[in-house]
Amino acid sequence: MDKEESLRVLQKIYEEDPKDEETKVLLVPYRDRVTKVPIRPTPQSKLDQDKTHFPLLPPSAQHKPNIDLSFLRQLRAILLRIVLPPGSWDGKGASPLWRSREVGVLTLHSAFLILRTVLSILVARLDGRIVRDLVRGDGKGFLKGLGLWFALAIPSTYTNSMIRHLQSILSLGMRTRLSRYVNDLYLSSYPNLRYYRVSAHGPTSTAPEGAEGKDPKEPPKTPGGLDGVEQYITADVESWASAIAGIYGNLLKPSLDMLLFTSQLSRSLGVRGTVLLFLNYYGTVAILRAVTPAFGRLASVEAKLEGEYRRGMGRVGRESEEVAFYNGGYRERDILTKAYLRLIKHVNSIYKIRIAYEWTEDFVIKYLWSAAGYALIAVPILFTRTKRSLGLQTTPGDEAREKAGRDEAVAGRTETYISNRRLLLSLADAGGRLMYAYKDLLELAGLTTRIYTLVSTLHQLPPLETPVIQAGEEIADPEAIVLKNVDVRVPGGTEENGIQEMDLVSDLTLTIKPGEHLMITGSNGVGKSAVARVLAGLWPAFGDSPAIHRPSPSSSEIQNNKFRKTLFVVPQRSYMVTGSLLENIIYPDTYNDFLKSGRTEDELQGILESVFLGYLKEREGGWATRKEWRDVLSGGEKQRLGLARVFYRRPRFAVLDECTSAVSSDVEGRMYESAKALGITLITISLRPSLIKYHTQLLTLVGEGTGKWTLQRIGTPEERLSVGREIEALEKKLADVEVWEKRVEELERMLGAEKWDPEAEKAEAEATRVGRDVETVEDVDEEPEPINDDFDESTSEFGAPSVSENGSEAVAITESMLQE
Ligand SMILES: Nc1ncnc2c1ncn2[C@@H]1O[C@H](COP(=O)(O)OP(=O)(O)OP(=O)(O)O)[C@@H](O)[C@H]1O
Repeated sequence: MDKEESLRVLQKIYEEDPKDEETKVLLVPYRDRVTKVPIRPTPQSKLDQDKTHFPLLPPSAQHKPNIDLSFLRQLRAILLRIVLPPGSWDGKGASPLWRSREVGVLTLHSAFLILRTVLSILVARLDGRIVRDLVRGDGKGFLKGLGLWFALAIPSTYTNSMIRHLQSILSLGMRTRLSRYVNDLYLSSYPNLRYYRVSAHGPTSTAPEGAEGKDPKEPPKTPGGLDGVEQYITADVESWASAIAGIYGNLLKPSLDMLLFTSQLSRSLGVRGTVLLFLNYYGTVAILRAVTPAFGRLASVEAKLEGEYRRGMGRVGRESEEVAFYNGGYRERDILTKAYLRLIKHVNSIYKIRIAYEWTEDFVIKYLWSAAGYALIAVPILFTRTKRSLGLQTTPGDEAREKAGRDEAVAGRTETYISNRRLLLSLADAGGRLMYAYKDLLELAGLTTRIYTLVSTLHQLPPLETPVIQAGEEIADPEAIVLKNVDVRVPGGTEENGIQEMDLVSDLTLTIKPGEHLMITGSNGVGKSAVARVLAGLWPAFGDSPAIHRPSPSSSEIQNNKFRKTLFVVPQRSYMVTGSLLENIIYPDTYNDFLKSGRTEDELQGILESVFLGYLKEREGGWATRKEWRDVLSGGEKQRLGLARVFYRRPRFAVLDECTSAVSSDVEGRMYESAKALGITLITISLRPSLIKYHTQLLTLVGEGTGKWTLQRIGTPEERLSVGREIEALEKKLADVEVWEKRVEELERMLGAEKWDPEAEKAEAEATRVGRDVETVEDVDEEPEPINDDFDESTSEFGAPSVSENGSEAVAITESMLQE
């Protein structure tokens, strides 16, 4: 694949699937070719069905994950609703589990695990047989045993590597399934916008349904409340997937081993031995349970601290330039060191807690079990020997037979001993693994709680609903944006979280008709952007009976797929997307949308020119150039690109939230005119009075905790028209000045005279006189005569001014010059 092809693929990202319009085929450049990965987003119907399976956990369960019923419920919900069901969800109901790829891998994995246990038993038996043949001096049998040994080695080693491979495949598959599901849920569009509302410190909106103490009548008070969502979605999902894939093998294999080895052993151990064996198991479990710390909670705290540290590092990377301007490296290092030390302290404490646990575990599994093993093996051997020594009395003639019989008995006992010992060692190993699995299971409980908390919080965030103007209520102009009795307030404000609960704007009622451009002004922090958030539906509208109306596209517009988005907001902070220059202009559309819309690159160039960025394509090396645009473009360029998006989309209404603050006034003005010419009604948030002239309404927010506002009309259309005419006439006259100046130059050249400038001559004469006068003033300044000295107390009057008449005149002239 050449460079151009690779750029094209990167630009295109995906193809439509002709068989299924929901499915997108992702194009992933891999080595020299493009791999196609079909992606079908989780259907809304499935997400709706799943919501009931993920109720929120009570806070106590979030903080104390343990192996209990709640853990099993959480695990079941994640496994059966997300990770295991077949990928091709048709939305009608649950497809049979056996159709799932993950279930297939799991079955194969289980088959290999069983095979390995069976092979282990065979190896143990063979081991005993080989040693028996050796003791017996049976060379033929020994060689046969050796041949069988190698024959068993091949499937045994293959089985081991397959188990490891299938475990990795299973882990990766589960991670992919879970990640896709969580991404579909998290990166949801309006009215969910979960990525915007779920975080604890971000712009919060509403409490998840079912949150404790929530009264359905009350406006929601507490935020979504998840801190460090990125840690949950990236690291925790990965850790959970490998933990669950590992735990399956770690639990199934030793359990199977224990079961099969115990049944094998009990054959030679007899009832007494088997009872002793079980007593041994019971004692071990009791001891280890007593010394096992709360690994689940420890794992969950570790994941949280890890997330905090990572987030801090990410922040410095993202905002490196700002930090560099402040030379804030040392400060950031302190902050990050603190986060790191918290993490390390926690990890260290886990290690310390583990010492006691692992010491006990080692002692119990390795030594206690081995000792018990010797004792158990001794039972049949010693028992058989005693019986023999007591009961078998032979005659001297049978001596040879007796010796042969004794040898046979020794060989038999050796075989039993070797087989049993191997089985017991395997049993001890299985026991050890099971104990480790118990610890892993506790850690899995911690991770499961985190994943469950993520999924349930995302599911239970209620969608943002805009209170619409009821049918039957009068809307003068359905094409207008109407706000009625809307209180604007930071959502989720409570006394505990310190977010103010009072209204930023109270009882806001206004109508923005098409063509009636609105400017919103008011001092900093008064709530101007907050109004935009309510208009765009990011924040809910509060109040007794608030209502918002936004025009919707007509059915014919929808049919022709030619409708214009109602409202497009250009935010205060410019956002640059990872991708090509072209993708940055058409954001949030994709390249495929662009191709489908039939719009052209020439059109895009025109748009760039109208925001005075015509040079950008050339400078950056074409439309497909991919760069870190956030760093490459200047502040003003980023703002202009934000406006280019408005020109590309041509919405009916555009909210421009101080998005031209870094653009020069003349350029700003021309961009405003272009936007208006495209039929876009502007809602500008700004503190620049120079922008007022482009608007017809002015909304001023008073602030100071009053929630008051005023709405004024900016001149009548007639007034604006007459002012417009005057401006036009003056501009014409100004244009003539250039022609006159040229004419004067021509005349001077014709006369061949030195340039005579009457104004300059006059100014020169004046300056000579003033120079003299200023000197006089300076003299006066050098020896000032205090005015108070002239105060005659007897007459209570000021005496004659000590400055000469000339001097006072000079002061006046100097002042007027300064003013000039
Ligand atoms: N997510 C949030 N959490 C808590 N408070 C918030 C949040 N978002 C905004 N606020 C508060 O709401 C108030 C209004 O904010 P807003 O962004 O609307 O101000 P603004 O009028 O646009 O100010 P500026 O002119 O500085 O942009 C501010 O006091 C701000 O601190």
